[in-house]
Amino acid sequence: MIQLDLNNAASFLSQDWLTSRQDRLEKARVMLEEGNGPGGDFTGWVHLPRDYDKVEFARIQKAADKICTDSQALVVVGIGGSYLGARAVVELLRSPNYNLKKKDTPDIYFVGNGLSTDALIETIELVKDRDFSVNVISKSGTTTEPAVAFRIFKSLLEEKYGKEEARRRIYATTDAHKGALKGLADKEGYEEFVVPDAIGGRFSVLTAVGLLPIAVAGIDLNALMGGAAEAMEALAVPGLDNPAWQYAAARHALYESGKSTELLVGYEPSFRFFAEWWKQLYGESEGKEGKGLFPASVEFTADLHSMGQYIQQGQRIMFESVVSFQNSLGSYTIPNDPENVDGLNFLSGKPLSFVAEQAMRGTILAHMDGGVPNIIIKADRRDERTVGQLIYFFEYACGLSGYLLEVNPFDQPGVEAYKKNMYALLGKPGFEEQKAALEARLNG
Ligand SMILES: O=P(O)(O)OC[C@H]1O[C@](O)(CO)[C@@H](O)[C@@H]1O
Repeated sequence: MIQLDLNNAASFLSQDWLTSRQDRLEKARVMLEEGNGPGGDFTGWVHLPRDYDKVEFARIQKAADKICTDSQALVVVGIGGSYLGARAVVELLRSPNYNLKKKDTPDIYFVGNGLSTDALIETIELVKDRDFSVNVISKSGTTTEPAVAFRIFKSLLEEKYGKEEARRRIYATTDAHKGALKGLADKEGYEEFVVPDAIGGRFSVLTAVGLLPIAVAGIDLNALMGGAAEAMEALAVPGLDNPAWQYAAARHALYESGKSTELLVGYEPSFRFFAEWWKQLYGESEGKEGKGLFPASVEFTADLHSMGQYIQQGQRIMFESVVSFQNSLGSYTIPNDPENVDGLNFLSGKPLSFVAEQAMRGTILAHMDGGVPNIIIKADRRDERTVGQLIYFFEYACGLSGYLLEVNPFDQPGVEAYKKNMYALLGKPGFEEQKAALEARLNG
């Protein structure tokens, strides 16, 4: 299971940082367990690793098998929680270079997560002459970025295969009852998967939202869900030795002591999108009512040579949460050089992982000495089971954290502000007055 090492944060925490939060953590636990706290209607993820829809789960695997048989590429259309979880898991468990690798599963392209014309054209070029399928994912079914991208890739499929075959190559993951995508999927007869009512986008990676693309990448869904279920059972046990309680309490205590930024640190390039997923999870859950830690991320050791200076000596506003995989999947030994021109022979014969470990140990102490507390989150290895545990650990700790902060961790009202302005500026019917007002402001 996930373990927490707080030795390098302890000197920044008061004696009672955990005990003083025990009652609030217990209340938060009950609210998550019973779904009766703020946003309680969106706590369906809490028991998901046990209560997931087994029939749909089998259908996801079957759809993934079909895509693997008839497609060289899968285009995944989605944004935010309808995209980041799948990409995080595919990159962490397969590779950030997944599409470049020799493999017997399709390439996966993520689109509809922005509005870049050039990125869109590039993806069209990459897939148009190959057999491909589309998984369109949107809980609301109305988010502009994926809706526009879907329109484009749907017509590309229809031009290439004709309407009938295109239908068989489109998989829609959306709300069970409502929304524009649901209506379209029903009308066209796409295979449909459900984003459960009680699960918001950023908590949905272990539903069809994440699972279909993850399965297409050849990742073992049973092991992933099994890991999450282990974490669910372990973290449901109340107590001060619960790692999710400790993480939620430590970051809350550091926040109250004046830290405003949490840096999620990874040492694996494959961890980058997991950190992006984590940023949405914590940013949308906590950043409201003028409160919340700003979630940021760095990749070490690469970023020690870009952000390291600031972390060591810039504003003392941050702490680090380091995700450390205890075991590499492979090993590589540093070769001997008889001429030793680079003076590195003191490392000859040592595994590269030994160098990485010393870099991490040295960095933690240096940053701590520079006034940056370090929380170490220890995970076993980059496999399905451990990643399932990590996902659940961060989700559960996020729920606890939001309740410690006394916000509703399951809404995101602030995201609407830019959407309304965009709709108005685009001339969406019904926004005429706002458009005039915004244009007047923009034109000075
Ligand atoms: O799945 P949808 O409804 O397209 O939403 C995508 C993302 O957009 C947001 O609603 C914010 O705009 C996120 O919370 C969500 O993950």
